[in-house]
Amino acid sequence: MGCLEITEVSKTYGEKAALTDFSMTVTGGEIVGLIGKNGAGKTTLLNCISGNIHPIQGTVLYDGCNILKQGAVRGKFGISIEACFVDYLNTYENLALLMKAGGIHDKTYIQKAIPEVLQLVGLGDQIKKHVSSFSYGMKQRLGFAQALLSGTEMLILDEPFAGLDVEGRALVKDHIRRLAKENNIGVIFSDHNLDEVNELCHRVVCMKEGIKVYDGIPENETKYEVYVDELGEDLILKMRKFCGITMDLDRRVLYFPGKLELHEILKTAGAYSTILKIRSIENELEQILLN
Ligand SMILES: Nc1ncnc2c1ncn2[C@@H]1O[C@H](COP(=O)(O)OP(=O)(O)OP(=O)(O)O)[C@@H](O)[C@H]1O
Repeated sequence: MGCLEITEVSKTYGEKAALTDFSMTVTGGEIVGLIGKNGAGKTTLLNCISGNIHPIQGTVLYDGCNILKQGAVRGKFGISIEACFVDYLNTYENLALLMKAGGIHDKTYIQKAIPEVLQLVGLGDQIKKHVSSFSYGMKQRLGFAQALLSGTEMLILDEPFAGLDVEGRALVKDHIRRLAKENNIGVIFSDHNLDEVNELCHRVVCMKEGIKVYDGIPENETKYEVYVDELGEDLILKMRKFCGITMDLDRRVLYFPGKLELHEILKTAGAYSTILKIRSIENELEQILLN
């Protein structure tokens, strides 16, 4: 099983630190979603993993091989980051060019693989069309097709769903799932759509200002936030008796998992404080991102 190991990777642009001491792993068959606000460093990280940019420190290893020093390793990666195509070439020519640039020269294989992959991404009838006539969503599909053509072990995708219609999203998601499950391909992709990430990923990594702030499996169960007017010592002591409750003392908020008895908590909290608001959170990812 292939394993991607990113260890203490840092990258700066001039004075700006885009990535700081970033470490994570992705193993074959695993789908990892990368989330974070605009400018958090997601694309920079994916570019470091792909070997497109050199980090100022740290290592990116795939099955123990340094991707910057042993370039052949990158041939196992399917990469779609700000996919660029030559406008005056048609779809087939663009993909063939990129395959050759990636070290695939077997003409028979190229002639067979391209129509197959275009069919998979719903562009089967666009093989002779010039990319200049493509919409943004079609270019995104083509970017995914290009990644599929070379990604035999690992897919590295920057916002693969951006600009895709409902059908396109479903199609790309299905492929990602199938490739991970059946072909044991590891997938790391960035996305701003938390529902999508929640639905598709085995693991989620959240970045903030170039630093990893979360790496785990978010719980899908409903959680509650209870806002109170005062979070005094008595209430804090009572709440600590309930397993799983956390508190934000400054904001005067109690957080607790839905599996706890809501009415019991409210009764206890209400005895010591006035409850101002109760909010249910169905998607923990949103909380991770906002906090
Ligand atoms: N080529 C560059 N030159 C200078 N600064 C850059 C360059 N590329 C990225 N940055 C800066 O590095 C930081 C991280 O950018 P990056 O594109 O990796 O973030 P991101 O999480 O992918 O953002 P988004 O969600 O908006 O795509 C940002 O502050 C950005 O302005």
